[in-house]
Amino acid sequence: MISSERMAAVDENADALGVPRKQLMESSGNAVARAVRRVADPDSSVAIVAGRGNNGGDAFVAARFLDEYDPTVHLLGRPETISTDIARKNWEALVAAEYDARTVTDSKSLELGDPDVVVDAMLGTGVTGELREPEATAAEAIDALDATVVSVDVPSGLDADTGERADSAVSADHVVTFHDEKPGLTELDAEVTVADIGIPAAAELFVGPGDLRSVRRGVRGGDSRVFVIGGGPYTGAPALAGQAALRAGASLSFVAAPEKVAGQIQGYAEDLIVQDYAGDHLTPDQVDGLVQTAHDYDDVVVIGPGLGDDDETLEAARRFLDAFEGEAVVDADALPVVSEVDTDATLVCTPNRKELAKMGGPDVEGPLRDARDDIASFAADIGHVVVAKAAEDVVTDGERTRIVRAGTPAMAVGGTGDTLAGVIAGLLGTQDSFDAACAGPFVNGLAGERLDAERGDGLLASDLLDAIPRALWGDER
Ligand SMILES: NC(=O)C1=CN([C@@H]2O[C@H](COP(=O)(O)OP(=O)(O)OC[C@H]3O[C@@H](n4cnc5c(N)ncnc54)[C@H](O)[C@@H]3O)[C@@H](O)[C@H]2O)[C@@H](O)CC1
Ligand SMILES: [K+]
Repeated sequence: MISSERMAAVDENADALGVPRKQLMESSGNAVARAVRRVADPDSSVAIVAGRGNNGGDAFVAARFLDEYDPTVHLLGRPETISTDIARKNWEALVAAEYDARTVTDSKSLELGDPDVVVDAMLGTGVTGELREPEATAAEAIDALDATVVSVDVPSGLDADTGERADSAVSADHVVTFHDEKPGLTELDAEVTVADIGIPAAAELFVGPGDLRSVRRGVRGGDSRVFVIGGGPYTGAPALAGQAALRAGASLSFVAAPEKVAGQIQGYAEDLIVQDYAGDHLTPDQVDGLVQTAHDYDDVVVIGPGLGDDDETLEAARRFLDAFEGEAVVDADALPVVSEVDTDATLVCTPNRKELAKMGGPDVEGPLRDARDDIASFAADIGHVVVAKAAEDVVTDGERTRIVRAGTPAMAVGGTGDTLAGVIAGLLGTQDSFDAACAGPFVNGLAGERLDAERGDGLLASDLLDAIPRALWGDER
């Protein structure tokens, strides 16, 4: 089962892997033609009713695979208004190759005749709301025919995600949908075929540019605060995490740190709001206040960077996670306490190989991806998202597992894990935790790749900060 949002992401990932949309459209059209051939006798007449989006584009392709039926193609609207280049090119090919391709500019001029089979390719996943003209009248005309209706992807006017029908939605006999089942088709009274259109499995397994689509939308419309609980024996780590969160979209970034080092952390970055507490390391007596602050402001917490592993600090981390009910990224020394607590919080844990074993997860020697099933079982056991970090990262919530291939060997320097924790936290405020956990290492890794390409070796984690926005937004901004 796949949502239209995820489908669009996978489509973009496929393109990045070298399988462009136009190729997928060719496969889709071919699959539609096969479905038509299954229901049409050799002497049947076939009419194709196409809209101006890619749903129509699929049907233009189908026409070329249905030569034996001499199909009639009705485009609803003027060719100039076809909304994508690939659909338009496929329309132009029909015209140049002298198919019976007609344009319908006025709903009254639609003359379907008396076909045996109608291909409904007016609207697919791009539909919004009630059908407008000429689609509404065309849908009625299709329903009035005594023909077998084959719908492309979804019956026009049906919401692929919810199954909600527009008033004049087409009633299909057969639906050829692509790549995977759609939630909106499950209750439909029609025969549904899922066609494999050649999207590589890697487009789903590997996090790619498509995964950033919805993430960007969330960041653009969102507003979030990140609260880093870190520092003590180390000071750079919380500063990096806090700044990375800002670069990834957080509006405010707070760092709670022992007073002994708070000034030093502030000294690294004027953009952070540093709040100090007594002492030189985190102790259990600070926990109530920290939980209270995080809850009061609905903060996304990062706990771990630079905290050290003093017994008191680990006890404090344990108590914090016991009491905290929001969203948190858990990193570094705080990781081993996760499996010891029964928390109501939503956690994204970011262990490297060693930390993964130390927190009770699998002790992996080879590539993490080969152990992804074990890592997934561990995530399911603890009930949290795990981002296991190595040359290739494994991200899993126990049910879904993805691999992140972004990054460069130059990122094997101290601090890149702290920026990662910050990026995930920056995204968590506006995203589902699994989506943030997938996008975080991809963005952090792309930032490293960009710098690597620009300047070669000698990368520092602090250099990544500047490259994070470019990695997140690509050429969009
Ligand atoms: N990965 C994918 O997402 C794939 C998509 N494919 C095809 O692409 C389709 C989606 O294409 P598009 O995003 O271009 O969208 P559609 O082709 O579904 O429709 C978009 C067009 O419909 C118009 N429209 C929207 N709501 C309307 C309404 N209520 N009344 C009248 N017109 C309306 C829009 O202005 C736009 O021009 C899928 O359904 C499928 O057929 C396939 O080629 C395979 C891969
Ligand atoms: K359709």
